[in-house]
Formats: sequence, structure tokens, C-alpha cells
Amino acid sequence: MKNQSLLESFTCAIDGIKHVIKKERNIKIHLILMILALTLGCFLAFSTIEFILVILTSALVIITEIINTAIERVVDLAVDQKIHPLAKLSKDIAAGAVLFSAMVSVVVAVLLYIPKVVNILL
Ligand SMILES: Nc1ncnc2c1ncn2[C@@H]1O[C@H](COP(=O)(O)OP(=O)(O)OP(=O)(O)O)[C@@H](O)[C@H]1O
Repeated sequence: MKNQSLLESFTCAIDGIKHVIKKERNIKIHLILMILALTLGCFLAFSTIEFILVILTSALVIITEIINTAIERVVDLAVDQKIHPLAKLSKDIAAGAVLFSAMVSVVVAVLLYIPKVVNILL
């Protein structure tokens, strides 16, 4: 492989992100949820640190989804569409990382949003 320029490396990384957004339904859902969470944060007058928490937890889910997609592609390449228990295990573990990060972000969201909403309602 030839050495790439910085611009070429950047373009390849952007192409990778574009591929995931185009092909994976889940990442579209994560991106929409992030925008909704940030919009709701504006209405609830979130502090800077609260916005940072929303951005970081949303980014964690999106990053794990991107890595999950890369692992899926490598596994598909390795087994060439054949069924293999290790292919299943690898994909299930990668999907587990997405699930775990999503659960963490739900816990953070509950801790951030519920007190604010209750405060407004009472
Ligand atoms: N080659 C394989 N051999 C055995 N099981 C597989 C194989 N490929 C996929 N699986 C099983 O099917 C599931 C779905 O695989 P697929 O590649 O369709 O991912 P996906 O539905 O796009 O997952 P995600 O929603 O996490 O992106 C995997 O989690 C795994 O359990």
C-alpha cells in the first residue's frame, strides 16, 4: 500500500462515515436521537457540561456503531458469506458493544432529562 497524503487519508475516513450512514439503518436512528436530545437540551436550558455529556454519550454510540460496521465488513470478507460460529460470535460481540454504549447513554439521559422535566411539571 502506498503512503497516502493527509488529505487522501481524510477523504477515505469521510468515505467510511458516508458508507455507514448510507448502509446502516441504526446509525441514522442514533444521529436523529442525538439531534432530538440536543434540541430538547436547548428547551430545557442545559448547561455546557450537560450538553457535553449528551454529545459524548451520543458520540460513544455512533463510534461503536461505526466500528461494529467495520467488523461486520471484515468478517464478511473473511468468511466469504459462509456460515461460521466465529463469524457469528465476532458480529454478536461487536453488536454487544453498541448495545452496551446505548444502555449507558440511556442511563445518562434518564439522569439528565428526568429531573429537569419533573422540575418543569411540578
Ligand atoms: N457468516 C455468519 N455466520 C454465522 N452467523 C452470522 C454470519 N453473519 C451474520 N451472522 C449472524 O447474523 C446476525 C446479523 O448479521 P448481519 O451481518 O446481517 O448484521 P446486521 O443485521 O447488519 O447487524 P447490525 O444490526 O448490528 O448492524 C449477526 O449478529 C450474527 O449473529
